Amino acid sequence: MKGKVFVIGLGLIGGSLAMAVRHAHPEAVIVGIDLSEKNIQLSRLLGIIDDSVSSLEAGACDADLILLAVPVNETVQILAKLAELDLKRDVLISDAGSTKDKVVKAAGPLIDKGVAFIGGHPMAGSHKSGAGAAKLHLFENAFYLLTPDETVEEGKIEQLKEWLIGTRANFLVVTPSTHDRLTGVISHFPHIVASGLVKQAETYSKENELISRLAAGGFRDITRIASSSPEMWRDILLHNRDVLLVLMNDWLKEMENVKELVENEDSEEILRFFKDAKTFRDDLPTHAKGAIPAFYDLYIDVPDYAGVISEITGYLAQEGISLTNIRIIETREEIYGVLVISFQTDVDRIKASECISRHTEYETILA
Ligand SMILES: NC(=O)c1ccc[n+]([C@@H]2O[C@H](COP(=O)([O-])OP(=O)(O)OC[C@H]3O[C@@H](n4cnc5c(N)ncnc54)[C@H](O)[C@@H]3O)[C@@H](O)[C@H]2O)c1
Ligand SMILES: O=C(O)C(=O)C[C@]1(C(=O)O)C=C[C@@H](O)C=C1
Repeated sequence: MKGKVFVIGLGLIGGSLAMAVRHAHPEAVIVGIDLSEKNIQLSRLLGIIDDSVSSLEAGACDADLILLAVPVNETVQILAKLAELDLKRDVLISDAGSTKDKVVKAAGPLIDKGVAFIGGHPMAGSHKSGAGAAKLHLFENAFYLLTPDETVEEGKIEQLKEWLIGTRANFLVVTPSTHDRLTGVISHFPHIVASGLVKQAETYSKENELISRLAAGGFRDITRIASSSPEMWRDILLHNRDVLLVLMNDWLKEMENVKELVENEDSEEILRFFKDAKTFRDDLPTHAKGAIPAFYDLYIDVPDYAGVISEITGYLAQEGISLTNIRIIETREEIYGVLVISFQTDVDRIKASECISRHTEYETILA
């Protein structure tokens, strides 16, 4: 498609969306705005945008597509400002915010003016922020929830999907309130728990500094998302307050229940608690990227020597196998344990496993 795309917020999500739009529509002109000069500079350097503007008006008035990718409280304020501008008659506006009820309500004045606003939420992301973390393939196979107002014509929804086709995401239309309830359960509330676990560890680390050094494997896995942008999560909690308050009460009941089982040393019910959770978790679709991301992880049992990471990545590079992430699980203090390399596809993971087995004697596990 041709036209001018205006991206407001050139961070992880705005940058990734712009990359996907550029990939599918090379003739489109992409213009961006951000409060952070660093993110603007980085977006230019990485070719995410063609140009930047210093006011909403300069970017929005002749845009064909406007994408908002700022924290949700900012989204609300920017939508109000956009409603005061003289926009193109056929402009399409969407956002990428993690909440939808308040955002869609804030688009009311625009919708009343006849502007097509379609709430959007790509259900993939990262704990990293900023344009430097943006990736073309961030949303591949992920669900992309859309919450169009009933006044929006079907053709406009198709048009938005066409603009966003480069994300290679799976679009799904839901109502704003359904969206907020679903994401409350599988995204927003888990973030509160992750941060709560980190805060608990911080408290105990005052008692014994070994806590921080021992926080490996499981703790790091379950708390990765606690490293996400605090501003973004503050806004999400304020927006999805009602849903989250209910979930918090349910959680307290669940914890009370576990507490009682432990107090009573009820071995059978404790086992059932873990078995039920494992069954549901194991049955989650893992090979489609969703709110629970798909991991094509390869575990490699490596010896403890300084150049081991470059040795392994060197073999993979020789065979042109690209990886998406690499980390060490320190099973023993200050000793390398298991190297975990993530791949975009299962095919890459299998190729990598075969490659490592050809070059080394290290045990590899596809898990
Ligand atoms: N991070 C994720 O995993 C994820 C996933 C899906 C959706 N989202 C949603 O996407 C949106 C953006 O999140 P992100 O992860 O890209 O955050 P980010 O911090 O990487 O980027 C946000 C950008 O918006 C800019 N910004 C803030 N206020 C602005 C304003 N008034 N005008 C112009 N720029 C402004 C910031 O400077 C920053 O560069 C949020 O609404 C978030 O809820 C995030
Ligand atoms: O993978 C992560 O780091 C994320 O937190 C991504 C995640 C999520 O909770 O799943 C975070 C917020 C978004 O609105 C959508 C996706």
